[in-house]
Amino acid sequence: MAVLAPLPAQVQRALVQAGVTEGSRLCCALSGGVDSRVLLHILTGLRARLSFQLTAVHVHHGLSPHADAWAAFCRELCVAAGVRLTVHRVDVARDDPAGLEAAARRARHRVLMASECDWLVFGHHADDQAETVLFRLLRGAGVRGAAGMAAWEAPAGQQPGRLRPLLDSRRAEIEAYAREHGLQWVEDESNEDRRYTRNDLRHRLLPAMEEGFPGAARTLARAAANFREASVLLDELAAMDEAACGGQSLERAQLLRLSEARCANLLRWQAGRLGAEMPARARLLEVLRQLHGVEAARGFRVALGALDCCCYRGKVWLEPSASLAGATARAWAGEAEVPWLGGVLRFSPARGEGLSAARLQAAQALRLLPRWPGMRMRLVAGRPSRSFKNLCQEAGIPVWQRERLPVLQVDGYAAWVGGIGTAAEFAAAADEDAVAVEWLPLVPPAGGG
Ligand SMILES: Nc1ncnc2c1ncn2[C@@H]1O[C@H](COP(=O)(O)OP(=O)(O)OP(=O)(O)O)[C@@H](O)[C@H]1O
Repeated sequence: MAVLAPLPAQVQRALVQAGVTEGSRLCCALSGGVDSRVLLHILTGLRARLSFQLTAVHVHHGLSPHADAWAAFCRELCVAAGVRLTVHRVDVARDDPAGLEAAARRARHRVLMASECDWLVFGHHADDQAETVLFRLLRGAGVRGAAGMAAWEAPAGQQPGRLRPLLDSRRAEIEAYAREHGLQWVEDESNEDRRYTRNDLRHRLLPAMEEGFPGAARTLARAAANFREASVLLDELAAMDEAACGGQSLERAQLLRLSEARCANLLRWQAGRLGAEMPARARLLEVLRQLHGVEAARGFRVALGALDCCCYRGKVWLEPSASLAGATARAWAGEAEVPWLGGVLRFSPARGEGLSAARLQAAQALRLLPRWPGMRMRLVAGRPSRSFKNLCQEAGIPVWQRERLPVLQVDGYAAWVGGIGTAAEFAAAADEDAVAVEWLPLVPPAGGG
């Protein structure tokens, strides 16, 4: 077999190391810029050699006046290379509080991660890695943030794995390859726009650092690998500490036995698992202060970005921020899954436990909504019905959570309440067909890429 040039050889090594084998389905994330253009060229060349399947995906953000032309360019490239391309249009909120660039990236990652493949392959390179690390350090990142991007992340559940086979290559090497092979690519004019902080790092700060410290970008990328190793250890420690504290909902008494650093590490890890940004240090210190203080006896809630850290009756847990818009009423037409605030409601057929299937079939109107004024429910047949407030008190549900509980209303009556249970009148008998309802208050969003 012919000897490969350095860049394709490096890509091949990265694919093999990640576990790409014969028949693996690879999908190239193709922006049309020089990095992913070169990546597509190299992957097309390696396709026969490693016997993987290759497709491509382009995200059309609709932000640039050239967006249509970029999509058309990617189409042409893929037709010529014999690669099936999917183009997704996304709507990017122009008034997103995180900024336009971050909103576009989030929308892009969401659709990319839904691609049907085993591995999504990105064109990130060593200069991108150095920028990411520097950018995060300048924003006060800890070890996890400074770890930058991984060369590969294994597929998890339904989500494809992520591969970055150019992560050890410099931008200049990639551009040289493109010139050498006469490749065309598109230039994103926003890359030249200094208003975007990261571009300022790319165009001004990193080149200045390279002058004083030759090889600074590669060194930063190497530092990222060291941070990554340390962050793996922190994650392992957090998993052990979570198990010792009783699982996802933590026992405060156990948590207090940990050092403050381990406690903060555990909460950061839990926040990361829920897909949230790393909480600010000052907010975490506030949680630790209240955990040790008099507030803990009454119960407290501290905002940690998109999450709240809650403490109530000796338990400590993270949940979506109470500042999330409230849930609105909607009809339930028998869907197996219904989103509810930051989580999901799952309905599944059962027997003898849950809601009576016959009662639901006979109903005129089935709705999901938050509690309503004057709502009452009877949990045990033959006993008086209880007010919503009493039901919550008996179930130990803190005040701030009550407005967020989902209620299944059947012909105007509360038939089931999340965290509380099923009304006696609607409960299935022991040998009856039933519908079980499961409420997952937090469902981690699709990870970024
Ligand atoms: N519009 C797009 N459609 C498909 N893939 C894209 C698109 N934009 C970027 N990518 C993929 O992401 C890689 C990195 O792109 P870029 O450096 O512009 O993104 P970033 O926002 O800086 O990085 P990240 O996506 O990791 O936050 C590209 O090489 C390409 O593989």
